[in-house]
Parts: sequence; C-alpha cells; structure tokens
Amino acid sequence: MPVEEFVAGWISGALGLVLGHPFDTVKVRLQTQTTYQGIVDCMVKIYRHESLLGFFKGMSFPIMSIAVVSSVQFGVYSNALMVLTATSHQERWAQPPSYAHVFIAGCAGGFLQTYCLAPFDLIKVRLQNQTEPRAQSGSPPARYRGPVHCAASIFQEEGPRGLFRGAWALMLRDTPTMGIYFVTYEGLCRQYTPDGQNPSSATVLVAGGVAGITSWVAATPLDVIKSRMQMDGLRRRVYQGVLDCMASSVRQEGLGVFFRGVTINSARAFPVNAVTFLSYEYLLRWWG
Ligand SMILES: CN(C)C(=N)NCCC[C@H](N)C(=O)O
Repeated sequence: MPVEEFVAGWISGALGLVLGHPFDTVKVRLQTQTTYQGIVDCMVKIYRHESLLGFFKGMSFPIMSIAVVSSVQFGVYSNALMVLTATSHQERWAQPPSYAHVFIAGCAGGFLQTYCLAPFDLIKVRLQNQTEPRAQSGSPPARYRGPVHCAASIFQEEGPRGLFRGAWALMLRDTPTMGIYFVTYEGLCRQYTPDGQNPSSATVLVAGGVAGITSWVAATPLDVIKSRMQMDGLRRRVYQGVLDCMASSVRQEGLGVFFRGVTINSARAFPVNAVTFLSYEYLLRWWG
C-alpha cells in the first residue's frame, strides 16, 4: 500500500486547514448561535470581543488530527481506486478510472475518515462555540480551558460515547459528499486537460476549489444538523437523534435552516480545496 498518498494527504490537508479555519469558526457560530445577524456581524463581533485570536479558537487540535483525518481521506481514496482500477496515481491521467469507481473510492474515504474525525470535530465545535474572550482578569472563565480539558470533561461528564456525539450525522454528511468531491475534481480536470497529460496548476486550483464548493453545498444541510447534535448535551439533551434534530430545527426555523452557513462554507471551500489539491498533486508528482 503506497504511503506517499497518506503523507501527501496529511501535508495538503494541513495547509488547507490553516487557511480555512477563520471561515470555519464563523460558520460554526452562525449554525449554532442565534446572536449574529450575518457573516459580517459575526466577524465584527468576534474581532471586537475576542480579537483576531477568536477566529483561530479550536485550531490546535484539528492541526494535530489532520495528520490522521486527511491522510485517511486521501490515502483510502487513492488506494481504493488502485484496488478498483489496478492503476497507480501516476498512471491515472493516462488511464482514467470510471466516475463510478471515483465515486465509490471517494465514499470509502469519507466513510472511514468519520471514525477518526468525530472526536476531533466535536472538540473543535465545542471550543469554537465558546464566546468568552481569552483569559482576562474579571471576565468569567470559559467552560473548557483547551482541547485536552475539553476532551477530558466530555469523557467525564458524558462517558466515552460522548466523544462520538454527532458522529452519525458526520458519517451521513461525509460519505456521499466525499464521493461528489472527487467526482467533481476528476471531471473538471479531465474536461480541461488534453488526453494523457497531467492537469496544469491552474486547472488543479480551479477544479479543487469548485470540488470543495460543490461538496460543501451538498454537505451543508447535514453539517448544520451535525453541529447542533455536537452542541446538544452541553447543558441538557434537547434532541432524540438526527431525525428529531432535523424535524425540530425545521419546525422552529423553517427549511432555510438547512442552508445556514452555506455562503461562508462555500467561501471557505474554494481556497482551502484549491490549495489542498494543488499541494497533493505536486507532492505526488515530485515523489513519483
Ligand atoms: C463536504 N465535505 C465533507 C468535504 N468535501 N470534505 C472534503 C473537504 C476537505 C477539506 N479539508 C475541507 O475541509 O474543505
């Protein structure tokens, strides 16, 4: 099993993560809190109350976890495709796999990454939702002092299963949308690349960015539900499960609730995934 695919996935995912984290914080706040009037209001309030650092809350843990999550995402995708089509990454532009194979391999990557991502994503969302400014004398302390304290508190208060709160919604979000992600990327690269050649940097950037937007637009309804399930149980349990969370969110806020954060998700998705795919392709060409 070629390990380069896992390492390239890790480095590329980390680059994308740092670039996209401020957008991600705004998105999570908009999806789970009702105090903000929109993207700009949310950004201004975060900056005023929490300074620039507020945008980077909850980032240290994902940076550590991206090694596992992103390498599983890309590594499983690429290796699944290799099993399905008997071609390596280098041979793939000359002998393109079918879109059905790309979709299945993408879904496999999305499904398996859920198990690694769930606890890290939960901790990220809980920390991003803490609106208290960083330790200042006189201000009330935040509930969680950092990622380790957050993980330990969830473990103590909610048991080991608590660390997987929202994992079902995460799996339903990531399995099909990772398929969509890789199919869009492959499709656009093939469309704009002469047969048998490697795609140009511009093509990789645009195809990666558009793949990010397409998959996130498709993922946003379950992303909202996932974030709400992850915040549920902080004080008291409100939802019985994924379906109950969907029904009660629609009852209270209308169908528009499923598109909360879609603009910021898309604005974040383009640069993050353009950079991720560019770095992934070049690292593999360089090592190949
Ligand atoms: C819609 N979903 C779940 C995805 N497309 N996931 C893959 C994108 C991964 C990238 N690190 C990002 O966070 O955008």
